[in-house]
Amino acid sequence: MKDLFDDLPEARHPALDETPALMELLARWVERGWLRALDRALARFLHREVPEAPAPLLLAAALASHQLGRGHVCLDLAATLEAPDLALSLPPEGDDLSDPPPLPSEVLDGLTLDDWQRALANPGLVANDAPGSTPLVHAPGPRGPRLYLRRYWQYEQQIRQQIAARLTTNDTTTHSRSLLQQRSDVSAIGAARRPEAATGPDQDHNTTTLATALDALFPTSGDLDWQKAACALAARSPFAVITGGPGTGKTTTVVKLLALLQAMALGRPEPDGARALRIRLAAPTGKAAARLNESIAGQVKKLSLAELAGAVGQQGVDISSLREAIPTEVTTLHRLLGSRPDTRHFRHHAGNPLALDLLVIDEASMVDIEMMAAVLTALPARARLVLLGDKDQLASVEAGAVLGDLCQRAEGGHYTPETADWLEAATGTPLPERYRDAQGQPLDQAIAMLRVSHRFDAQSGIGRLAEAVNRPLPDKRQAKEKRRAVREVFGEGKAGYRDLARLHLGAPEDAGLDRLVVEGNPAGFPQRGQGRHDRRGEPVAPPLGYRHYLAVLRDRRPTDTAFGDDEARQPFDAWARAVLEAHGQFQLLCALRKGPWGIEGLNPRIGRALRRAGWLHASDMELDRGWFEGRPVLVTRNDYGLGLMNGDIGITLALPDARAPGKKLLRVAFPSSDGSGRIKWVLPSRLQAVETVFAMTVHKSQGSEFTHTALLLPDAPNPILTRELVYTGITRAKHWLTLVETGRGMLDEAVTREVMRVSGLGKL
Ligand SMILES: Nc1ncnc2c1ncn2[C@@H]1O[C@H](COP(=O)(O)OP(=O)(O)OP(=O)(O)O)[C@@H](O)[C@H]1O
Repeated sequence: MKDLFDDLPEARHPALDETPALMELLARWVERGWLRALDRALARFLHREVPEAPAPLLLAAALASHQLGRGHVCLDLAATLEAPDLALSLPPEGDDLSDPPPLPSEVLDGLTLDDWQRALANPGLVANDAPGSTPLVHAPGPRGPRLYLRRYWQYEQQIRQQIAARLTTNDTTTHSRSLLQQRSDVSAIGAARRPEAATGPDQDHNTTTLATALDALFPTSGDLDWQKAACALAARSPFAVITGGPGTGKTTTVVKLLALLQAMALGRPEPDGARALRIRLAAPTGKAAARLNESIAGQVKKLSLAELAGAVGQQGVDISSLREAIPTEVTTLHRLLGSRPDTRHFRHHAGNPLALDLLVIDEASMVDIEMMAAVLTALPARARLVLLGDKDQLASVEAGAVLGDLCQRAEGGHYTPETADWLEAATGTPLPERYRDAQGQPLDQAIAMLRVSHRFDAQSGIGRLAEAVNRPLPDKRQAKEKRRAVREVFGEGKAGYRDLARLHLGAPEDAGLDRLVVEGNPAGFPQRGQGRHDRRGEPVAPPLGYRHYLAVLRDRRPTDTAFGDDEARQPFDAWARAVLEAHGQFQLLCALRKGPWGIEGLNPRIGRALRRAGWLHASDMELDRGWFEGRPVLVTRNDYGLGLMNGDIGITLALPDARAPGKKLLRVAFPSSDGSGRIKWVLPSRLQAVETVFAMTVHKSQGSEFTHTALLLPDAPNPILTRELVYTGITRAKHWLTLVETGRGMLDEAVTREVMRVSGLGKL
């Protein structure tokens, strides 16, 4: 029987052969929310442009467009044929509505990769990996052919070209052998300064000065110091990436890099002439920019520059001019490029490049492919670019995980013998064999990974958990072992790690959730979170919940004074600063937006818990949709008119109404983004895109840190629940982490699922 049917030609789904059938299918997918209306619109547009375009081409276009909404810059054709149902946004627990449309696996069943590629051979609509004006581009990838929407193929090309051009122009690739010799001569006489530096050829001078300057910045130890190596590599190449987990010293390293490059620029001998580099620092969101602003300003102040200033140039450089030449102000990428309302084009582009010599971008994992292409095209050809970030964090919600793609090989180093020799010469320490690779790619030579966390020590459960969750899983057979390693972090030692708590909630009404969000559930931590000290021996206050900021709001409210002109605002500004600072002590994070365990269900639920505890005074309607004092809000879209950026957090406060004594006015207090400590007071009605943020999605939390972070996992499997999401959530915690579980096995499920990203940036 079976053999008989095997001989029959397979029946292809009509949507593969008839465009009307395909259009009907796409309409049904859109109706169910499996496909976006935008994706179907593209297929219809292409059909109108070229009516004879075959149905598999139109289907591929709709699927390629759909991938953009899920973070992938293109459609991997072979992978789609292998697992077709991953190409759509199918509901994770199945579609329980009646009469479901055919699944992609049913539709693509009769299609081979060759068939699909043949259908794409349509010069009116698809170009073969080449510039042109077709809306689609068919290009080879490491695992097989891909289909791009042209705009995204172009972004990828721009990024590749700009980075590749910088990778071919290393300042100091040669001369490492002579420098190695010099290094041993110098250490023999114990001198920090090399007299031959100013007299040798330019390259020798640069490399020798670099080595001396590096010694001045990094106290020597016997072992390889990855921060020193990262600083050296980034000084060597016009394009560099410094990646590392939380607290591994990315900011510390980049501050030293800026000092080093600036000192070398200021100490440059005639006839080049000394000129300070024009340096700009930027981050993808206002929140991330503000955080870097704060930490960089502190680090620049602490930097000891005397030895460095003496190490460069024959005369050395003036310390205060050097310190002044290290910038501390961090801007957002949108501001840097000059965004204009109602257009995706920026003021700065290839025809009007940025006026700078060095650009540093922090939290680069959050930069999507479109923004990265815009930055690179606006960068002058001679300007350096340094990307900082954690390659393992969730990527941007938009398409393209540029940092993750560039850092695919960072773990292994893959430094060529030439780079290894040069690094040894520059840092004075040999590179261990396991990081060397004679086949290393040019991109590998520009990437450094920091590997030691200075925030978390061996006693830190947060650090251990982050590490266990983040461990790559190249082979699914090791999944069991990985799950056990993650669970062990919670079980280790009788009392467990002192900074970790685990909370199980049976239902959203569970009183355990009230205890967590109001008080921070200190009883969930060993010794109720008492008596802890950080790495420097400073006491760590026990974990808090939202009651803390609401208590500051109530207790420190200015009295006997009206809110008026600038001077009269100062007590209110101080109050708002204290409330905002207190608010950063605790944050509940969750994976989802919808459902009882998503932000939409949790925000009103938490509002009611705080009201029950007497900390909020708001009606049900206000909690659900309105404004009330104490409401924390998250800005979800840049608003240039108000000077607010996506990711900014403000708190709603009630101010005395100067015109009507006894009455109150609601205003939302935001910290100003210029680091001045001033407060922006905004009328609630002017805020067009904000949401309550008692619960925040992990995606939105990137670039932020909270003293106590509670990470809530949903109660059912969901494709969004991945290792990257859990890792990103965990690493938002500075001192305390509560893991909230609402179903069984979700942590196990999450840590063994990885985000799949498809792009062509991995190899350069
Ligand atoms: N080599 C080091 N020795 C001792 N402490 C260090 C070292 N490097 C960094 N630190 C300290 O560790 C902390 C974290 O450093 P830093 O802020 O540079 O890390 P980061 O990787 O930028 O962190 P984040 O993940 O917050 O962006 C800081 O307090 C810093 O002073």
